[in-house]
Amino acid sequence: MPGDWGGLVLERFRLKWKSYRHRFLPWIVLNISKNEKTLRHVQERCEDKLVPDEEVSRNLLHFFRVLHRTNRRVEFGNFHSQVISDYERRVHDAMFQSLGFCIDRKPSTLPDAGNGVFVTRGLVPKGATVAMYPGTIYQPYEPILLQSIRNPFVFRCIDGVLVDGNDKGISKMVYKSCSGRDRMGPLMTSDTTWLTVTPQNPLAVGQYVNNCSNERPANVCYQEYDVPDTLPMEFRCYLPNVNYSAHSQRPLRCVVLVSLRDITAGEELFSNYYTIVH
Ligand SMILES: C[S@@+](CC[C@H](N)C(=O)[O-])C[C@H]1O[C@@H](n2cnc3c(N)ncnc32)[C@H](O)[C@@H]1O
Repeated sequence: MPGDWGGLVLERFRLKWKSYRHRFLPWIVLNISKNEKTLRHVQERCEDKLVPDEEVSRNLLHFFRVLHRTNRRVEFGNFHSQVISDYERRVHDAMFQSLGFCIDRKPSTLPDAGNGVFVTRGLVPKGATVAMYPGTIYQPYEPILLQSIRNPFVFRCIDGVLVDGNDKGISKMVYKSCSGRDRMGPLMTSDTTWLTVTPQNPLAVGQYVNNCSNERPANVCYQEYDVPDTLPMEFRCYLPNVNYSAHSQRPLRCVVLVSLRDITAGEELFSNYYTIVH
């Protein structure tokens, strides 16, 4: 019957739309028809994780320890005479020493795509934590309307949590204010330096990773990661995320980018801006 047929089509459309886990809303609406082949498909929500959370925790903890030692050396040394590029070099050396690779922002190899993120030194092995997606964390029911207007950096997690990784304008003000609110006396519980050109945690540039295309397949994917209570307080200052709400009962959400294959120096990172959960 025509009525049943229409209902069936509508239901199929509704299910298909529900299964899209768009990472960047404006982008999906404009580009999905051009790039069907580049969608990431997973069978179930839990399959979206490429490496276990415990492994991400281990990698981050190891890296934060090395960063901390480097930062203490800089603090106790003659910091005032240090130029920024010298500090940057030390931080990148720490990254290379502990992870075996360095990443950095540079103009993308894609025409008209702005900046991208590149492996600048070493080799990223498959399954490594390559970058972090910084920004303010909004629960699905929290207001983000004003901050999201013309903002291409609002990332949507698979469970509807949003991360605003814009380092300018109102987004920047909100992040800094939430970070200041949550500090414990002299102890910072989140990092604000990703808002500058020299982040103290050089992994926190994941918001600049561009979308893959038919010619440039994805070599990294996003993975949601809730920070465990066991992360020592002294290392929280390297976390580039903060809750929008002061009363959030959930563990702090972070999003990391994990490599899908070995990636060599000189390559640009590309992710999937959308995932389909079947
Ligand atoms: C999350 S931002 C990524 C960082 C951005 N390239 C920048 O320099 O600000 C998303 C925006 O990057 C651009 N972009 C991402 N992938 C692209 C692609 N494959 N081709 C062209 N532009 C792209 C689009 O303007 C998109 O709205």
